[in-house]
Amino acid sequence: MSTAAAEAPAADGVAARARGLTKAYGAGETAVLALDSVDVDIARGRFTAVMGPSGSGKSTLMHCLAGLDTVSAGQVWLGGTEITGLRERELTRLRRDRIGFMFQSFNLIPTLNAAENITLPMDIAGKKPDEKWLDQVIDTLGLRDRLKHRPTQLSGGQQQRVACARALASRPELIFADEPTGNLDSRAGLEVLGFLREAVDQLGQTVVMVTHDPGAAAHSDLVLFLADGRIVDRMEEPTADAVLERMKRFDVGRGSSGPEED
Ligand SMILES: Nc1ncnc2c1ncn2[C@@H]1O[C@H](COP(=O)(O)OP(=O)(O)OP(=O)(O)O)[C@@H](O)[C@H]1O
Repeated sequence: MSTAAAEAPAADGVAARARGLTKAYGAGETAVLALDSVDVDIARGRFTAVMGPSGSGKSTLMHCLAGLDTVSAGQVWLGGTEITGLRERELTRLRRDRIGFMFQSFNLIPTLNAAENITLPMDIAGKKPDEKWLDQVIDTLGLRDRLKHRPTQLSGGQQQRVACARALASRPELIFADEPTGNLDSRAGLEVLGFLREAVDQLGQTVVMVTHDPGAAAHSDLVLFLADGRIVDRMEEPTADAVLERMKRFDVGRGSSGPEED
């Protein structure tokens, strides 16, 4: 624990924080500035969506906040711990203990059944699941009667629910979801969004979700809009229509934060 050394340690209500977060890929003339000095606080116990045009830096932001990618400049905290500057070993442990991931490809192991997939990260870490919590997660996600099924015996929506349960199983401080509804039909997508919402409302989790879908973003409490590697706007209590309207302004501005109207 070295919070004393951190300049802006995350406050209690902040699950993740970035200051001056900059990420450049490549060097010289071909360098791409994926994130340009981003300051952001991810509020604990809330559902935050990240939107923006393709290439605006959404995935890079998520990867840097989760310690999956190194930063070029700036600082990132997870809870009270500054992760920029941590060694890979410490980072790996921190990610394992504090973060749950949901990616578009569910990354389920085909030879394991649903129950085994759900507890796999904890089994690898040699940690015993909190059975009461696990039961609550499984029931909340409606997976009780699917636990013995292998991924191929489950629908896309059920597979995504297993991925969701796996992300929740260790009761992580923070869940990062990258396009979690991207591969699903609209009904299954809605289910997953409902479960993420419940994870926040009923289980007290913190969720950060990257999405292209205004309807998906409408399930969040707050939308952060990225353009050209910067957070250019935010919307509390979003509706699908309001998000769609805001996204249209990016199309008009093509790769910028949109026309300067006001
Ligand atoms: N490994 C990499 N090497 C080089 N450039 C990269 C790399 N990863 C991302 N980029 C560039 O960084 C910028 C931001 O990429 P990022 O994937 O974060 O955007 P995004 O908003 O998530 O895009 P999309 O919506 O298309 O998934 C893009 O210009 C991309 O080409």
